[in-house]
Amino acid sequence: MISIEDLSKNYGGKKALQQLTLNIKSGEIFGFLGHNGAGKSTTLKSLVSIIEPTSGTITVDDLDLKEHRQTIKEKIAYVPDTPDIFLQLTAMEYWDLLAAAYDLSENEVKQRRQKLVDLFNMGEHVDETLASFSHGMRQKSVLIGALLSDPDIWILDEPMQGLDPQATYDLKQLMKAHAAKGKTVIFSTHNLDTAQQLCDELAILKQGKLIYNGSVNDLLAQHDNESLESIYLKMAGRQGDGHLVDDIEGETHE
Ligand SMILES: Nc1ncnc2c1ncn2[C@@H]1O[C@H](COP(=O)(O)OP(=O)(O)OP(=O)(O)O)[C@@H](O)[C@H]1O
Repeated sequence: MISIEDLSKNYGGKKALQQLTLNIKSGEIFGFLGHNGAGKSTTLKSLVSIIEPTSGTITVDDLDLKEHRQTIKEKIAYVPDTPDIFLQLTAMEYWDLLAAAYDLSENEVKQRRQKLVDLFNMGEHVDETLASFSHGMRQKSVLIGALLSDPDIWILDEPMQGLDPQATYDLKQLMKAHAAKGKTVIFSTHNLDTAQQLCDELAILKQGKLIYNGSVNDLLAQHDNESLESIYLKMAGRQGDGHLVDDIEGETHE
C-alpha cells in the first residue's frame, strides 16, 4: 500500500500540487488523469524521489519514503514522461548500463530482457543506436529498461506515448498481469478509453488539486449514461468553450 498524505509541491511561487491525499493499494492498477500541467508528473516524480515535495508524506508499506529512500527505490520501476536517454548507445548498451546502475547481474536480466525484447518486437534492433530509433522504438527501449529487474511497483508516466496498437495492447496486458500478481501499477494517461479499460482506481487532478478519487465504475454510476469523456471534461475541463472553436472554424462544426 502506498499512502500519500497532504503532499504539496511548489515551484517557486507556482503551486504544482496542493495537499494531495490518497491511498494506492497493491494488486490494483491506479491511473492519474488531468489536463496538461495538472500535477500528474509532479506526483509520480515525488513517488520515485526525483523531486523533493514542499510538504507532506509518502509511505510505501508503512515505510516513510524520506527515511527509506534506497530500499523503496529498489522496489520501483519508473518510466518518465520525457526520458533522458543516451542516444549514442545501442539499445543493448543502454539496457546494460541500466542493469549495472541497478547492480543486476547479466544472468538476472538476460532471460527477462529477451522476453521483453521479443514481446516488443525489438529483436532486430538491439544493436542499433537509440539515435536511429523512431519515437515508439525509443519508448519501447525505455520500457524494457525499466522492467528489466521485475520490481514490485511500476510507476509509468504516459507509458503508451508513441507505441503502436500492438505494443499498446501488449503493455496493457503486462500491466494487468502485474497487478493480478498482487503488485502495484501506477500510470498517467490522457487516453480516457485506456483509463476506462485498465484502471481499478482513478485520481483526477485539476490545477494541482485532487477533484476525484475512486473507481471508474463509481464515477460512471454517478453520471447516468454519460461517457467518461463527457464526465471528465465536465469535471476537469473549462466551462462553455463552444465559442472558442466557433471563433476559429465558424459555426459549421457538429
Ligand atoms: N521543474 C519545474 N519548474 C517549474 N515549474 C514546473 C516544473 N515542473 C513542473 N512544473 C509546473 O508544475 C505544474 C505541474 O506540472 P506537471 O508536469 O506535474 O503536469 P502534468 O499533469 O504531468 O502535465 P502533462 O500532462 O502536460 O505532462 C505545471 O504548472 C508545470 O508548469
